[in-house]
Amino acid sequence: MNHSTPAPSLRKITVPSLRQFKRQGDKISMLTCYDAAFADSLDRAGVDIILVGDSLGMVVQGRADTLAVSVSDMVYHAAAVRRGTTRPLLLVDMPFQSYANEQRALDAAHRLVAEGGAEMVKLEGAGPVLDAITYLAQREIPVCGHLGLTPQSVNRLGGFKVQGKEQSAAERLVEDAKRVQQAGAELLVLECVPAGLAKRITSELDIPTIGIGAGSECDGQVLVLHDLLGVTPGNRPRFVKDFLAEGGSVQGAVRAFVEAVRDGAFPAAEHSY
Ligand SMILES: Nc1nc(=O)c2c([nH]1)NC[C@@H]1CN(c3ccc(C(=O)N[C@@H](CCC(=O)O)C(=O)O)cc3)CN21
Ligand SMILES: CC(C)C(=O)C(=O)O
Ligand SMILES: [Mg+2]
Repeated sequence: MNHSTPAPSLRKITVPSLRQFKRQGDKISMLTCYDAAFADSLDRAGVDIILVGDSLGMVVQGRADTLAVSVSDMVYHAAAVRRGTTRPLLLVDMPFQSYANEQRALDAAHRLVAEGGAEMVKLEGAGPVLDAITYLAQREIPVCGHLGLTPQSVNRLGGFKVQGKEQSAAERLVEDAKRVQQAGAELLVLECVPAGLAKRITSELDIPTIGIGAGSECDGQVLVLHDLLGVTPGNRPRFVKDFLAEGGSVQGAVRAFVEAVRDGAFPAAEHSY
């Protein structure tokens, strides 16, 4: 334990308070988590939102992408996380094709909420996904959007690549972000987009943006837990920072991340595109 880092204050973020955090400029910290022990650790370190991400297909299951993750996989891990903690807001990813139409989306999201304990679910993309976002939001299931590099689109995108670099693609992303908010999302993850574009989207929305490889001007930041602890197999994307090195322990690393997000020290220019 690194005793030089004091415990960040433990605050509870509820869905209706999200826009208030944005208005007040209080930066939101989010980390992925897939089991009960780490959930308790993240809770005590002051993480605001826990994401049970479909990245578990890669870091837990050892696959090359997130496409084979099932709703049952997500329920299994969400329920484990749910037993480990009560304070952080629990956000759970909807896996690939589980929201291909409205009825499938409601069935899958219902399982994530009822069996997994999710308080909010995340869907990637816009276009036809906007109908699923609206359908869930109107049925008391809070929704988080996810734009930019959407890993479930990896085969169409041709790899895990930065998005919105061209002017026309940037304009499309701004419009999609507004549509996701209009459809009823209360939160939006922006992944691997240029910092200037993320800043513009953040300023044009009323809902908070959470960035990963999206610069320091988002309303919050998210990282994959394994990346923060330096145990990611293979290549390390540019936005990753190993907080274990400075934190000295798991608890210290997570605290260092929470503090760095709150005071704006993370991400630095070297972590941004
Ligand atoms: N461990 C882990 N961390 C993640 O952040 C993550 C996952 N897994 N799995 C699901 C997706 C996949 N993600 C990724 C994976 C690779 C890059 C990557 O290598 N990016 C290049 C950018 C290449 C370019 O310039 O376009 C980089 O060098 O940062 C980015 C996001 C983010 N998510
Ligand atoms: C990288 C984050 C945003 C995610 O969606 C995941 O971990 O699955
Ligand atoms: Mg995901």
